[in-house]
Amino acid sequence: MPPIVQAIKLSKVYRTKKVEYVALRGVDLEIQGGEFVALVGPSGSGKTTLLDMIGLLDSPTAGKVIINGIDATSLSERKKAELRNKHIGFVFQSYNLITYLSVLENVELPLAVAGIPFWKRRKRAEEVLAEIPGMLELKDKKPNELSGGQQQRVAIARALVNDPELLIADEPTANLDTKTGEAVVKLLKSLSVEKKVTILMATHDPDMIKNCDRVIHIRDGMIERVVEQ
Ligand SMILES: Nc1ncnc2c1ncn2[C@@H]1O[C@H](COP(=O)(O)OP(=O)(O)OP(=O)(O)O)[C@@H](O)[C@H]1O
Repeated sequence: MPPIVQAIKLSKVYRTKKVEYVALRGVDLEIQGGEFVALVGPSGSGKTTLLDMIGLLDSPTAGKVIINGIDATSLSERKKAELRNKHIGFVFQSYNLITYLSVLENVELPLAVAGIPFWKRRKRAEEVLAEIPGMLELKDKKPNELSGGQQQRVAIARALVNDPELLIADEPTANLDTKTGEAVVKLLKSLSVEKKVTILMATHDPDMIKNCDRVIHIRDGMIERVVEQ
């Protein structure tokens, strides 16, 4: 089995009219199936940039991203989107739920985009919500009727509905208080242990970091050290 993620000499330079900013400087990284990996580093060190490259949301300036053995670097945007939809789920700090859709409709959304028929996607969305304690009974609510922790759990359900091998999360507990944050940590940990979902997550949360298998420290766009735990 190839690693789920291989990043090879990944560099990213952001260019504006006047300035150039080197956000990643030749990052090499491999993530094996089932690993729970935390990416930590100071603000501006390149965590989000690295997640965007690995999640195929943006292209590197140099280097390669290989997902499940498929080199994404030279693929067309359409093929890249296909690879992303098939293999990767995303969870963001700000939940990014659609306010006028119900919880169930939000979770169904990636399946609707993938062209899955209505009855099938409804069933699958209910299945995923049922796996997260306390979520199925919220299925008809709108996001603004939920707490931050509940909204983040909806976002996690939405990220999982396509059954991705890789979950990419960018500071998923940053906007949550300690108690609701703990519930999200517990959920991600159980997805990793019980469902063997591979998780790559940027975080500053000590509770989250302590639950990971490997901690990658990044600074100035480079991997500074890696700690196995
Ligand atoms: N679109 C962009 N255009 C120009 N510069 C950018 C862009 N996106 C990020 N940067 C710069 O690249 C550097 C790395 O940003 P990045 O968001 O990856 O850091 P981060 O480690 O995720 O930070 P934080 O913890 O604050 O979220 C920062 O200095 C940032 O200002």
